[in-house]
Amino acid sequence: MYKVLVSDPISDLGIRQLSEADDVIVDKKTGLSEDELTAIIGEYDALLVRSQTKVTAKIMQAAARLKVIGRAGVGVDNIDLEAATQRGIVVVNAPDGNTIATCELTFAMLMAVARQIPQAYKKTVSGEWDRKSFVGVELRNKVLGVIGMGRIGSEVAKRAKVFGMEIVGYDPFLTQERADKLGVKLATVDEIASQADFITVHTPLTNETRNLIDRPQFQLMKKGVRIVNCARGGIINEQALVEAIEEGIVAGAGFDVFVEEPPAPDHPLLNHPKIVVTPHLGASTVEAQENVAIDVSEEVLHILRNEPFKNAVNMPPVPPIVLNKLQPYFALSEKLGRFLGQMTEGPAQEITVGFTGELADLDTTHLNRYIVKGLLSNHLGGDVNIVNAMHMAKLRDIKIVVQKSSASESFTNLITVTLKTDKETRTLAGTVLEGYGERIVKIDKYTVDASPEGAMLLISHNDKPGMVGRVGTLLGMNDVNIASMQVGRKEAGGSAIMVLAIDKHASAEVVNELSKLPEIMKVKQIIL
Ligand SMILES: NC(=O)c1ccc[n+]([C@@H]2O[C@H](COP(=O)([O-])OP(=O)(O)OC[C@H]3O[C@@H](n4cnc5c(N)ncnc54)[C@H](O)[C@@H]3O)[C@@H](O)[C@H]2O)c1
Ligand SMILES: O=C(O)CC[C@@H](O)C(=O)O
Repeated sequence: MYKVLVSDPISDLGIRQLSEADDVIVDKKTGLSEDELTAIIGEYDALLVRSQTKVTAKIMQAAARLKVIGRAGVGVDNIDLEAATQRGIVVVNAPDGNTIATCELTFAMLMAVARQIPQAYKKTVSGEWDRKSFVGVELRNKVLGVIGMGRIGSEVAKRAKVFGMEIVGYDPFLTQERADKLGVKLATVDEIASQADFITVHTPLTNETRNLIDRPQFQLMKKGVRIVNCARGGIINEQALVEAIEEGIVAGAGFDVFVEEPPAPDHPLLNHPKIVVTPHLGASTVEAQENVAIDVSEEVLHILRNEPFKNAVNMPPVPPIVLNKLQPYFALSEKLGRFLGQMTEGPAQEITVGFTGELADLDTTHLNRYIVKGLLSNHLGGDVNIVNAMHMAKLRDIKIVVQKSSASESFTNLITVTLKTDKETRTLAGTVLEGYGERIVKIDKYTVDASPEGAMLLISHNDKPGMVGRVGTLLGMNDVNIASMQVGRKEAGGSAIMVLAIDKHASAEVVNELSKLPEIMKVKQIIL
């Protein structure tokens, strides 16, 4: 018998497949603390959660029988994926089931904010008949900015069309072809900020999307803009939003998600007359909860019964022989992907991975997955892993080409990755040197020797005297310490690149100032 623990409120109807299975016993115990869950998890083969249960490494350490964690929903930010992977626990989610529910809540928010329905309701039920204070705006003929055009963002765009809205959208994976199909005008985040009457965000929370809408973006916005966040707390800077309302830039906002959940009772977003809030209800419809529970139950049953499954978000164990030879290159591969994805502009179209040396004789599937994972994780955060990386790439029409040659170059093993987007084609090569660790040895046509670690700056410039000094001085003045610096050039006086490892992230302002220095063409900050 398999024992399944359901530790969050999950639709009974949705998990019927599990509760009615002859080989499964289902226990429902919600609201457990970490210690309480740790004390009982050892009895169970599967754990089913929504977003309330935080499945920590401590809980997993006590989970001797646990084979699978099922997340009834999309985001797996409440599950320690690394710990699950290390213990060989498969994590499955249900990414499609709550798309429409969240899209519809987004529309409810847009309408509630446009017409101040909650505020008007409050006054009316308190006995006041105030019609003057609640003159709203229409959605028709307004510009809606959609940031994040995945499952939910695309559904929002479709519905906005029917409301007669014009849509400007941004998503690093949104190609012109798909944008045309959706009737969306492509724009950058800053262009959306300056053009939109309504803005809604539908991205995961990643390093890149944290504070995606912050003070500089609010300063670009039209007076009277309205903003909605039904994705993840922290994508829109909460404090900056309150200030933008006070400054008369933002006329209203609708928030379903918060940096801290639940937010403290005195949280500024909870006590503002122009902000409509809900307690993370995006996925809370009968239909969505049934859908996600059905999807995840099916997957959990497959895993328990050793049958094929499709929505794993972490990695199954790698056979030991393959692991030994490939493992030293896992981290390098992921970093190459992350680095290349951040240095290249435009939506990815084709990734060419080249292996030379001994690696060329091995099955490098896992390395390909790490490279693609690294590349996509810049935009998809924790939603992409080595189990689903190729699938995610395929969904985005990204072609992957693998080339192998055992002819040895200067290195025992070399991994070369080329990324083609609709704007440019860039190349990065790396290796692992015994005693020195991971190295980036080539960036485009330049030979370098850099350790891919932490925060880095990649500067394209003309090879003129004084460049190193200028960059060093500007960073020093801004309290950014340089840990190491590499210059690559083909010939004296031509184009060149600088690769700097810095001790802490440089702010957007510093990066901007650097890019304005004479003889500098482009500056990219890379976070690994
Ligand atoms: N409020 C809720 O209850 C609720 C319910 C479901 C989903 N969500 C959240 O909504 C978000 C979107 O869900 P989805 O199902 O549409 O996911 P999805 O993966 O289909 O779409 C996310 C999109 O964001 C894009 N993206 C990543 N980084 C970006 C960036 N810097 N700028 C612009 N776009 C970027 C990705 O390319 C992707 O297309 C997720 O974070 C999810 O957890 C919230
Ligand atoms: O379980 C919930 O209600 C939240 C779901 C949502 O945030 C998700 O990421 O799927």
